[in-house]
Amino acid sequence: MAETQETVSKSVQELANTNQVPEKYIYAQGSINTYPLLFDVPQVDLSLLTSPNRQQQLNKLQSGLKSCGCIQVINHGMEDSFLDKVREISKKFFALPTEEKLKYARTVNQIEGYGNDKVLTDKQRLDWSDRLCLNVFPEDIRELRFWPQKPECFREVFEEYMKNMKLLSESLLKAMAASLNVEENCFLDQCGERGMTTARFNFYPPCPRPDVVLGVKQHADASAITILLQDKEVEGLQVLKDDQWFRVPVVPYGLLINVGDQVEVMSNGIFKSPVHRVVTNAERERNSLAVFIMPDVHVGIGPVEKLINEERPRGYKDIKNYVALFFQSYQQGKIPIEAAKISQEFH
Ligand SMILES: O=C(O)CCC(=O)C(=O)O
Ligand SMILES: [Fe+2]
Repeated sequence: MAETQETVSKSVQELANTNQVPEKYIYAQGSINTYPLLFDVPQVDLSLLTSPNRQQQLNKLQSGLKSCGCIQVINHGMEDSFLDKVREISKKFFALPTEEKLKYARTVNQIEGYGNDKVLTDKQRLDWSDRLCLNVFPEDIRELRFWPQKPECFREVFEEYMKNMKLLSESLLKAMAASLNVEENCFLDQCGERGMTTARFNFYPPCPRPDVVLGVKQHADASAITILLQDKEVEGLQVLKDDQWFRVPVVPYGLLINVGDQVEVMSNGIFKSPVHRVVTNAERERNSLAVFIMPDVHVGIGPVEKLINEERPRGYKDIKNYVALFFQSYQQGKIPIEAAKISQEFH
């Protein structure tokens, strides 16, 4: 895909220190509701998936993913102290001097590495966040020059976490299929042997104008699923349901699972990829770590045959390289998933 040449901005963290908000970060005119109602995201206890209570958990998972496209999972097998370590490497990385972080800076027109929004047009509104994006699986795509060497334990802790993410994503994709009574591997197989897993550390410095600036603009994820480790204390994530924004609660040692656009396609629209955004706050910084489970771009995806019937006709095309389609639509200001639908009337 041909890309417009971008310009590189300085870090939002540096901007936050000046207490100024440049025009290009002003998204709205005093209209962002930073504290709407809380959304009661269903909690699924993963340890019960191998117990006689399995069906009850699968039902919860199914209804959560149908109604709002997200669930919180608890008892996922990772210790609380380990998740604290993961949060710690993220905090410590962003707390390093700019000069040190810039050793891992992404290059122009690439996503991987340390940086923030690509600036492609003058009109673009920018997100109030800095990020570190790393490609993790398959292992041979790793670009270790982007993997921080400080804090010292960064790579070790991150690698361990990502191994867990791989296993967790496999069991989640299986549970999602099982909850719909279709062959357990039908989503997992569509991700392919060389499905790609990427991680994005998000850092949101305090922002002097939460009423007009967003941490991340509204979007749906291009992934199959996204596994999000939220900040333990600071809220900020909101989901759109029935045209209304809701706060996503913090579950300190839970993980938020989001349906991405590609599982929406695979499930023939039974599971919904939720539109979400992140708001800022004036007092506290916020950290999160999003892990995107992406199907292999060389393998096509499409709705599972068994989920197509008279009542629910095929709503989506078969697609190869959804991510390319996603960015193309996104840059044209369109809603990417619409490009995957067969008819615009399909819901
Ligand atoms: O920071 C968050 O809670 C969510 C971030 C997000 O939506 C993303 O990275 O895609
Ligand atoms: Fe997202």
